[in-house]
Amino acid sequence: MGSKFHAFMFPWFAFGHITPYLHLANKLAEKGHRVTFLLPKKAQKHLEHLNHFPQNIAFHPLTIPHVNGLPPSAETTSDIPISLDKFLSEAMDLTRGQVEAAVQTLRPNLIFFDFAHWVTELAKDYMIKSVCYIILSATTIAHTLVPGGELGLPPPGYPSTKVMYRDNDAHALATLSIYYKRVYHQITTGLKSCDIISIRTCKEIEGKFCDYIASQYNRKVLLTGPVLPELEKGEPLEEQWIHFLNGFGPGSVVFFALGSQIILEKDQFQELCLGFELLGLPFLVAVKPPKGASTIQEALPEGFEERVKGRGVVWGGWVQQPLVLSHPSVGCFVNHCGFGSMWESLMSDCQIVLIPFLGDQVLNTRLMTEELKVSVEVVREKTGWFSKESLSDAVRSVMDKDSKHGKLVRRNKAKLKDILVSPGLFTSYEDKFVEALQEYLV
Ligand SMILES: O=c1ccn([C@@H]2O[C@H](COP(=O)(O)OP(=O)(O)O[C@H]3O[C@H](CO)[C@@H](O)[C@H](O)[C@H]3O)[C@@H](O)[C@H]2O)c(=O)[nH]1
Repeated sequence: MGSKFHAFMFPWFAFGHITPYLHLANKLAEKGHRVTFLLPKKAQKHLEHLNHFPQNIAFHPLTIPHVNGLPPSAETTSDIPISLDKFLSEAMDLTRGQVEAAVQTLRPNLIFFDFAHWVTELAKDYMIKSVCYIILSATTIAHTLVPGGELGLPPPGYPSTKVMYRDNDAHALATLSIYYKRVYHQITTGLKSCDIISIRTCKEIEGKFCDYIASQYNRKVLLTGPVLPELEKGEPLEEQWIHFLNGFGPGSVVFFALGSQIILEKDQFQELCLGFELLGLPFLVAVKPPKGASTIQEALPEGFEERVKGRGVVWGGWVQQPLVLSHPSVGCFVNHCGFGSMWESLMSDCQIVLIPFLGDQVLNTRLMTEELKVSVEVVREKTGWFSKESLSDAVRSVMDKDSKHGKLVRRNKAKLKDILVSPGLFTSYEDKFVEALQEYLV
């Protein structure tokens, strides 16, 4: 089918999921296809600036039904602690009537989903195709969401001995256990019953994991590539950060961020600050205020601001991460290895230091550090605690010009980046993906 299609997109109510779906929507819209994007009402205003084709992408707001246990105004995971995600997930299931009404009225050709596994039944009823679009790493799906695996242990035939959980990951598995059963059911059901499986990755990074998923689910897996937004289409970096970063030499600043969900305990937050003080390099830390604090300032260690004045900033709000990473003064990116940040770190020229918190972040970290050998991981204790010394040692191991290990990961990372930025690689993934959808719709 060379003709244009109309796709619905219905991602999990988390910005880490909604945003990559919207990036894909932009790619489809750019090629002249139409997208109706279903999302919680309040989320729309945070996303409008990312909609580069409003003539082809229409937001369709959903009302989040009340569920006992879910705070009344919560609509996305950033409104709640991870322990309440299951209530939001129940609320998502209760939007089925609203989704069906929209399908009935607008009659799309395709519907993209990830967690709402019941979309496949609805799609069959209305004779439209369902696309299970996974925005987590293929590694995570292969390890954790293929029939036969169990919490923390991969299924038979899993293709890596390196990308695994270890003893010190009990903290991440404990968090995963809160929602594992529900997410396992949602994702495995969706993958088994959808018409098309697709994943936001490319074979240059995760080829063997994609092949494994295809063999376990017994069907073709379409890859979209990472579908990264074009930086020049967005707003420029905020003046305060340009000013701050311009004050330092090329590649000298360490940038630290933990994505949209992680909130540290206060003592761990203070240890983190002390780690940057100990490190002695310029830094920009962007994290949410820790638990129990409403601002960053009230949680900083005693006298910290004075001691690091002129050299470092701890910021409690959102920064434009991809733009910060592309500033020439930034030389190292310490992050949680959420899948979005993983791609952004690979596309940057920074050295990468990883400190994962959640289940998939641990596996992504092992992929980067053990399989691809392009990063280092901060050592944690059995309790999950990381010390100021382990943080500063990890950063030094890649920032120190004479470090042998630093040179090795720098070389590996540069080689991998060369492959990823080779002209046309990502656009050919996107083009082939869209062609495959069109063929499927004939
Ligand atoms: O101050 C900030 C913080 C984040 N970001 C952006 O927000 C996105 C964050 O995405 P990601 O790195 O994937 O982090 P999370 O949103 O925290 O990730 C959630 O979703 C991911 C899937 O995308 C999972 O891998 C993670 O485990 C889960 O926590 C990235 O594009 C960042 O550039 C900013 O621009 N500024």
